[in-house]
Amino acid sequence: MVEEANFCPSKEAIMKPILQLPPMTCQRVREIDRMAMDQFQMPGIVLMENAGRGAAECMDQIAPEGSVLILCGKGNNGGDGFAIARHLQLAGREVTILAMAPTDELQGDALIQANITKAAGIEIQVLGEAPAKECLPIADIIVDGLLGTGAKPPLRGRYVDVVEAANASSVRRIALDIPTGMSGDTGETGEPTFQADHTLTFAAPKIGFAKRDADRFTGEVHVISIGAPLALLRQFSV
Ligand SMILES: NC(=O)C1=CN([C@@H]2O[C@H](COP(=O)(O)OP(=O)(O)OC[C@H]3O[C@@H](n4cnc5c(N)ncnc54)[C@H](O)[C@@H]3O)[C@@H](O)[C@H]2O)[C@@H](O)CC1
Ligand SMILES: [K+]
Repeated sequence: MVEEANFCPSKEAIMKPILQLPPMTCQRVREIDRMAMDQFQMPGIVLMENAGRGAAECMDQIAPEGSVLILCGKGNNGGDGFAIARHLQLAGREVTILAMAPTDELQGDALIQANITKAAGIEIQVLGEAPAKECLPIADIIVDGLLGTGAKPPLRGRYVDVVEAANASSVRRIALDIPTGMSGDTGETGEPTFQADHTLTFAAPKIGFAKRDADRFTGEVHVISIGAPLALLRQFSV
């Protein structure tokens, strides 16, 4: 439940903002991103890099062992996934990426992150025609970087297939920002919804996480800073 959402518990390394934001709608969190870019001159790629690095550091605490499969959607939630892959590789983890779309179909910050990831020598496998349950790479941990605040459940297209395959696998599951298939605003879950053991949510908890039974899909919620300046956080803290 959202009352239990906390900044990722850390050994000493992770710096945490002194101000913790209250639960918010997806639109309000997107306003934080927008204001950081427009009023504080922070390029979106900087916010995404902060999100990705913070999430990788949190993963290093909550799931320190084992190989990691990162599922990356077409939008910026997938961009976070690419960034995390690179930081986990730096930390010596075995990482595999399965993307919903080829890199030339990506845009903006997600495209930049995909290109950096490739240049870093991490292969980006792309989902083919075969059913996902037949071709999901094997790993100890599956990370859901499929869809975040830009998505409107219920899921369409191959996202259904991939989430079903991920849920069928008996490994640890970690969602980025929002478990794919859940509405961050209402906590409602479509069929299927990614069933996470942990959700690493960016900037602030989403209000839907407090709704009845949402925690069956979010698991434990950890808030990850995107590095928005304190002056900006203060504007959103009431
Ligand atoms: N600078 C930023 O904007 C930041 C964004 N961040 C990440 O970006 C996410 C939001 O990214 P986007 O706005 O690109 O959106 P998403 O990545 O959540 O989703 C966009 C994609 O979802 C598809 N889609 C929407 N509803 C769908 C459905 N029901 N079934 C299947 N596909 C569907 C759209 O066609 C589009 O391709 C956040 O949740 C967060 O993870 C973070 O990196 C922090 C910084
Ligand atoms: K997600």
